[in-house]
Amino acid sequence: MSFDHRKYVAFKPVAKTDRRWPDKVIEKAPTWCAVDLRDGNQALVKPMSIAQKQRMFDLLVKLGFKEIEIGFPAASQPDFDFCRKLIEENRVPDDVKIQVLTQARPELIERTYEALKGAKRAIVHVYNSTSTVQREQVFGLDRAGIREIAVNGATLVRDIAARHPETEWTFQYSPESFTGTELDFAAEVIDSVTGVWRPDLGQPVIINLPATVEMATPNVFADQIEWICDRIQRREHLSISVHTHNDRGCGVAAAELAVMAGADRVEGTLMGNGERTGNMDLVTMAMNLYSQGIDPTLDLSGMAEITEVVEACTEISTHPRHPYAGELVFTAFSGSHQDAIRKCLSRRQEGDAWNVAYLPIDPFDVGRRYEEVVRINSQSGKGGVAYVLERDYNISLPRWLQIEFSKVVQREAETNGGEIDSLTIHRLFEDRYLKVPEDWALRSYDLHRDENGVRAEVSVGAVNGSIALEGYGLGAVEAVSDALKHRFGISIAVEAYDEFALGEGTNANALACIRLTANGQHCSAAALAEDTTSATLQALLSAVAQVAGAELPARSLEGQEVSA
Ligand SMILES: CC(=O)SCCNC(=O)CCNC(=O)[C@H](O)C(C)(C)COP(=O)(O)OP(=O)(O)OC[C@H]1O[C@@H](n2cnc3c(N)ncnc32)[C@H](O)[C@@H]1OP(=O)(O)O
Ligand SMILES: CC(C)C(=O)C(=O)O
Repeated sequence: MSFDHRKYVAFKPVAKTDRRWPDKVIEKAPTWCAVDLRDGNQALVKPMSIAQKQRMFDLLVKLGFKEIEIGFPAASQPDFDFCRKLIEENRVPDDVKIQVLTQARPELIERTYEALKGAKRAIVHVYNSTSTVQREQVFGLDRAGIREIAVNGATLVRDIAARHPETEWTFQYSPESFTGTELDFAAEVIDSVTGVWRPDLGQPVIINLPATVEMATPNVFADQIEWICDRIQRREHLSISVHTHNDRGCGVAAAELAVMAGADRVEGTLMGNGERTGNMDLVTMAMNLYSQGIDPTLDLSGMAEITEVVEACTEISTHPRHPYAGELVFTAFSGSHQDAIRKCLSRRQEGDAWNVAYLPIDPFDVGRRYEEVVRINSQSGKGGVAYVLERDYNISLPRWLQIEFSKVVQREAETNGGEIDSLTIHRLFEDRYLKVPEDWALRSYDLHRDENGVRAEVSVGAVNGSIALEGYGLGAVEAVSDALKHRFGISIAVEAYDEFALGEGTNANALACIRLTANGQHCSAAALAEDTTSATLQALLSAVAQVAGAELPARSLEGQEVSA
């Protein structure tokens, strides 16, 4: 059997009884370091060209990153050249530190410093793997041998830096594959490295703890971070960084819990590009903070530009459901979600704290339009359809008509099988409710009110062939219904009618919607007109036309007054 879980051994949790991190709350953004140009780049089918790297670097600077890992200059000529270009062309802003990675091997460290010559400030990031599997199977070394690689690397990093005091140096060490390393050994190596670098004497030092491979649930990673923070020497003099990967789909969660457990700094990439399933996604983590009212210290308001640049540089498209950035993440198709969104948005007042069901943040903040929030397909309901008509056409429907019209839209969606756009919804509404057969067009009306009610005189029909009708009732609708009964023998019972004044943006000032039975048959219609009475009377006539036919009935010819 090939699909056999017994092949795998469960990760042993950290034996810890003094766990404090679960009660912590993140209250400020960590220091961010973007590693798109190194870890992201080393995972691409086609590594970035210099032009793509420059574009990505410029974006990262624009977003507000102050620490940017720009490559592995000792590994490849393009990485070396890009580092030189940034320095020689003075393209690194004064408040930004470039970071470069190197293995703890003398020739690579030397080449790394060559690449950094003349930099105003830089982070030299040196790593070696400390995990049991790599010790035993890759390096064939015991703990002491692995510690020696780290100490020798750290010593060379320190010594070469001392020869270039014109640069402001920060040293960073990663016990690579930290998650697969025994904690006591990780602490021992870290202490040996900081013993060389002496952050307690003023040297800026970052200790980066990578989940090179995500091996357990995020709480286990948090335990590992808290354990290390509690045990290592010189903790208060150095910055603890984490660098999580997403093998189990929890890269962001692990980094968040790690910050709760004491990490000061987080490395990741925009949209989470990186080895295997990717690096920790900086956009998601920063936006998670933002959604909790915490300043992420990055400006992610131009999400469209971010996705465009990331896609152009990585040649990887953004998943439409990618948190905060995907094309569909602020869109609801399903009816009950649309209904709730519509109600919350309509109740929302300027200055209110964001509290909208189904929308964790205001899409507007990341450059998205409310137009995208509600889109209609066969899963949608009356609320969504009503929202589209209100939003795009200023048409508010009464509840009974929302229910009725949503069935019209649903039928169309089921027939066409996909999304129904706003124009189509409007066309369906026009076709179904607003159509006025020429014979039933209201040309004019006159209402005379006295103590008994209203006498209505209306002129109906084609411009050069209209007829005059007259009727009596308690109100205008009843009076015109009476006229239609009198002239055409149509008995009308109005079940519901609503009229609305329309806002700006339309030619009409009023919308009226009516549902009635004419000669026992149900019908409904709506009308737009300059005033509410015209709209109501036209809606009545249009509804009756649905039962009586587009032409005026034959009895109209009796005693007809024809206007020329
Ligand atoms: C988890 C991470 O993302 S770490 C970063 C990984 N990124 C990359 O590797 C991308 C860039 N790397 C490269 O282009 C190449 O690996 C180079 C140029 C750096 C080195 O190339 P090479 O020396 O030809 O080959 P390679 O990487 O296979 O070298 C492995 C050797 O270095 C040793 N080694 C690997 N990592 C380290 C390290 N961090 N410190 C010291 N030695 C190391 C290995 O034990 C092995 O030794 P061996 O030759 O005695 O068997
Ligand atoms: C070099 C280290 C930080 C790394 O990329 C990893 O372990 O994933």
